[in-house]
Amino acid sequence: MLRFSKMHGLGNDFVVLDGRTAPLSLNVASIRALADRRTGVGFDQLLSVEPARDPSCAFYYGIWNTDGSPSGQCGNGVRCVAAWLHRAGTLALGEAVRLESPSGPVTVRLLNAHEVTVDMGEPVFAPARIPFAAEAEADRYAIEVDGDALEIGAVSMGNPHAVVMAEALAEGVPERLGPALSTHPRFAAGTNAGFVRRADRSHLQLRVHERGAGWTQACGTGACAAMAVLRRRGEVDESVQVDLPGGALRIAWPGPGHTLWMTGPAAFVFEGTWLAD
Ligand SMILES: N[C@H](CCC[C@H](N)C(=O)O)C(=O)O
Repeated sequence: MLRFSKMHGLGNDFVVLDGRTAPLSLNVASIRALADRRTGVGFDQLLSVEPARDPSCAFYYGIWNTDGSPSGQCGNGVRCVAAWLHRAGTLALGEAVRLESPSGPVTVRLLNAHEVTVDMGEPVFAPARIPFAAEAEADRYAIEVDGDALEIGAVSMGNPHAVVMAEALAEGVPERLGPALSTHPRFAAGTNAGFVRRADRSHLQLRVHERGAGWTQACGTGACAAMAVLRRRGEVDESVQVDLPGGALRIAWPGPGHTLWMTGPAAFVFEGTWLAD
């Protein structure tokens, strides 16, 4: 039987599995079964906590979407992993620790039992590393999505992100374009599609159609991506509040050559035992 913790970061919800002492046998079918919001537990992403492969890191965490697809990073998720480790007695308040994600190490620090700050590393704009098909790296790219001519930013936070300015879009257009952009062929591995409004230089509003999970209440890497794209264009300050449907995150990034910090909450909901075969 599999014990699990149900957690969320601003309504982006997770099931966390403890793989520290025994390997987890996961496959697409079992992940999708656990993800089902009627016959399973339900989550946007499944997170595992496992022994680190990188000796400089304390633990490794795995990330899978509702559809069973893996991801290289999960911003709301890593904050929940940090809070989970604190509750498990292996991470003290105020202690900084390196955790190994599928896309490389990040450093987390618990500000208190429910708030975590994370060094998410440096945003990556090189198209080949996103991956995104483009002639050259740019602040903006023209792309046709479902017959509409769009302008996007593209960046990786360890997972791919397209960022669209929503001010220019008519009511209802993001709902149509989100799924189409997430599966656009220029993003060879798919992409998370963020639709952002700039209230001012230190305040953004964002909704994200996530790769492999659809519209979510919050997307941590999406908030990082939107800020990074606008910061690189010189349109926001080095510290911004990003309001998502589920609540607000604080993102700080001076610019290229620096790492980006994300700060926000992590919450426990319940613990349980998975009985289905
Ligand atoms: N759907 C994402 C993974 C989860 C990202 C999001 N929940 C976050 O908080 O960063 C992807 O496939 O890249």
